[in-house]
Amino acid sequence: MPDAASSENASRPPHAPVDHPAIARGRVGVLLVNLGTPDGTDYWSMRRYLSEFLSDRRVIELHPLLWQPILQGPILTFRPSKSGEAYKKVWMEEGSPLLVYTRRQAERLAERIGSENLIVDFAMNYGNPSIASKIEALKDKGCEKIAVIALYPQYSATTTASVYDRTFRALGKMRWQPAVRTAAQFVDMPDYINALAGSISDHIAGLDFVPERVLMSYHGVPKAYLDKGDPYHCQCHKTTRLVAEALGWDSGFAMTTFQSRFGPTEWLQPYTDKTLEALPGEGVKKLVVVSPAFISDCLETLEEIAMEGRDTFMEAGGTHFSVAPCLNDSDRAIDVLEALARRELAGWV
Ligand SMILES: C=CC1=C(C)c2cc3[nH]c(cc4nc(cc5[nH]c(cc1n2)c(C)c5CCC(=O)O)C(CCC(=O)O)=C4C)c(C)c3C=C
Ligand SMILES: [Fe+2]
Ligand SMILES: [Fe+2]
Repeated sequence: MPDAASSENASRPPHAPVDHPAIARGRVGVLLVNLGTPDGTDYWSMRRYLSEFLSDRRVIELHPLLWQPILQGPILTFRPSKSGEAYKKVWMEEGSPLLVYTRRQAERLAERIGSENLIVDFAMNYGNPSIASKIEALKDKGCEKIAVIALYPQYSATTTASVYDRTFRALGKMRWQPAVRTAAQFVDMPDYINALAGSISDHIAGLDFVPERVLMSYHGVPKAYLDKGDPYHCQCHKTTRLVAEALGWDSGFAMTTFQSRFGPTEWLQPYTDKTLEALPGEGVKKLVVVSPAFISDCLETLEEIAMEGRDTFMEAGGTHFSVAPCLNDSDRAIDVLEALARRELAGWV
């Protein structure tokens, strides 16, 4: 990520008196945005992050008068410590895995496509660095046009729409707004499907067992959101179908399940944890799990699937269990991001 000082592209217009503000202009920005993650695993960092995340009305649609007392009371009293313990198990030297991989993706994409006039950076929807701070920073560096790319292959109002809501909320506070493009989902972009298929196939080829099934486990959302029209469910099924077609798998070899249930209501089914518990009893003892809703490994893959999920499957009688890594900062990931960025930048650079 070039960190050119804004002054580099800033100058006083020719007509201007000496006290006229300098104006930075002529650049284009690409802002990669992922979900967000806590700054640390301690109680207050976790509480701040969970409070921001779970106060988002795209995520929890209950009216705030009903929801906030529950959130600020029991949930934010107990969940920060419990989730903090889970984060501690996966925390990397440089920080939370989601932040580390997203930062590396932005750095590597900048090496590929960045230039004096094309600046690549990243932000987080919840926590730091915020979308608003990065849009301001890009504008200060002279970006008059910014392509904002939510790093979710499948569209959901809870994720994709939330990123773009916050983008427009940030623009709403700016006197001189940059032009902004928001990227559509990339569920059926051949570059994404091929990258996913290639990485799964390489992972399986490197195993010392032959899996009897591949479980494609996606983060869930409440079933009510599907009923109200959220396309996420269909796009998850589409991902599984396209990967299975790309790899020539028999129908039924890849299964679609949904993980990370939150709260007492029904979420998208079948549930990943229940499936992991049931599969050995149905004769499936050798399993590979993939998480295609996540571009980067995070708590939900490294702890919930690779640790808790493994225990569930093995305790139920499984004999072989392996988790394919997310695309992270691999060459394949950067190929996908480059294709996405070029798609969104068409006509701008
Ligand atoms: C496809 C991506 C995601 C969807 C859809 C999604 C929906 C969703 N999530 C929650 C509640 C929580 N999710 C949490 C962590 C988390 N969620 C995603 C992605 C999606 N969420 C990621 C990448 C992560 C991990 C972030 C990281 O730092 O590694 C958490 C926090 C952890 C915990 O306390 O369990 C919560 C809470 C809801 C309610 C929801 C849809 C309504
Ligand atoms: Fe989530
Ligand atoms: Fe569907």
